[in-house]
Amino acid sequence: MGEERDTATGPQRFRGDYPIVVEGLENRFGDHVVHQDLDLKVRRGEILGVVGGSGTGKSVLMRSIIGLQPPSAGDVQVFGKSIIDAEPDEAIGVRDRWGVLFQGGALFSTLTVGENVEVPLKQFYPDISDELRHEIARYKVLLSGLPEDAVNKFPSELSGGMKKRAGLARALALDPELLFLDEPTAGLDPIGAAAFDNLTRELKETLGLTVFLITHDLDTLHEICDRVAVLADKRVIAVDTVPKLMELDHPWIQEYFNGPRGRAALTAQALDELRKHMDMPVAAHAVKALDKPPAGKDKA
Ligand SMILES: Nc1ncnc2c1ncn2[C@@H]1O[C@H](COP(=O)(O)OP(=O)(O)OP(=O)(O)O)[C@@H](O)[C@H]1O
Repeated sequence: MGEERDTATGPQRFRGDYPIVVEGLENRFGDHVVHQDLDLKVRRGEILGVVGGSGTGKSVLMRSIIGLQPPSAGDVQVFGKSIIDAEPDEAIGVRDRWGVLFQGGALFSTLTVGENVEVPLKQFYPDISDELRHEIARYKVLLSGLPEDAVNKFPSELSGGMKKRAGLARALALDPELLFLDEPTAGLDPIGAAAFDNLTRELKETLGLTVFLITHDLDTLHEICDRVAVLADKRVIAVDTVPKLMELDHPWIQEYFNGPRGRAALTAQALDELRKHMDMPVAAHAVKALDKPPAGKDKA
C-alpha cells in the first residue's frame, strides 16, 4: 500500500486499497481505557458503518483518525501517511482531503449556511476570489439537497434535517475523498433519515467517496453500508457485511442485529427489495405478506 499521487493528470486522488489504516490503537483518559490494540482498515470507495454500544469509543475513534484525539499508542495512516505526530504543515496535505459532519452539524450559528460552507474554503484556499468562493458554496448547498435560498439562511432558521444537510455541504466544501459522518440520521424522522441515507449513497457513487459512518441506525446499516465494523471489548471485534455479521456468535452482535429492531430493519429492507420487482406477481404477494405484522410477535 502507499500513496500514489499523479500531479500530471489533474486532481490528485488516492489510488491505494485502504485510505484509512489503524493499527494497535490505544486511547485512554486517565485510568479509563477506551481502545486497546484496535486495528481497522477502511477500503477505498466503501461506506463503512461503525457500530457499538454507547461509550464504546466510536466518536473517539473518528477523532483519532482525523487527528483531533492523539492516541496513547498505535498508528493511524490516512492516504498512506501517518498522521500521528505529523507537523501541522505536513498534515495539511492530508487534512484538506476529508470532510466531517459532526454530531448535530456543528454549524457556526452566527454565519449563514453559505458562509459556513465557505469557512474551510477560506482556510485552505485563501487566495480564491470572493465570487468563486460564493459560487462553490452555492453549488455544495445544492449538492446536499437544500433549496438555493438556504444559502442565505442562518442555522436557527433550518429544520433538523436541513441542518444536517448544511453540515454535509460544509463537509463537501473541499471536494473530499473521505467523508466522516457521526450519527447523521440521529434525530431525523424515518422519511428524513431514509432521504439522508439515499443522499449519502448517491454522493458516494457520484463523487467516488469513501465514507466512515458512525451510526446506531439499523436501517442505515442495512440500506447503504458495504461493510460494518463492530466496536466492543475496546477494539474492533469484526468487520463484515451485515448478513455475515449476523452469523457471528458474539452476544452484543446477536442482540443488536437479531433483536426485535434488527429483525424489523431486515424486514423493511426485504420489502424495499421486493417492491423493486412489483411487476412480478410473486413479489406483490410476498410484499402483502411481509407488510402484515406477525400476529402475537413483538412489533419493534
Ligand atoms: N475528552 C474526553 N475526556 C475524557 N473521557 C472522554 C473524552 N472523550 C470521550 N471520553 C470517554 O470515552 C468513552 C467513549 O466515548 P465516545 O464518545 O467515543 O463513545 P461513543 O461510542 O461514540 O458513544 P455514543 O454512542 O454514546 O455516542 C466514553 O466513556 C467517554 O466518556
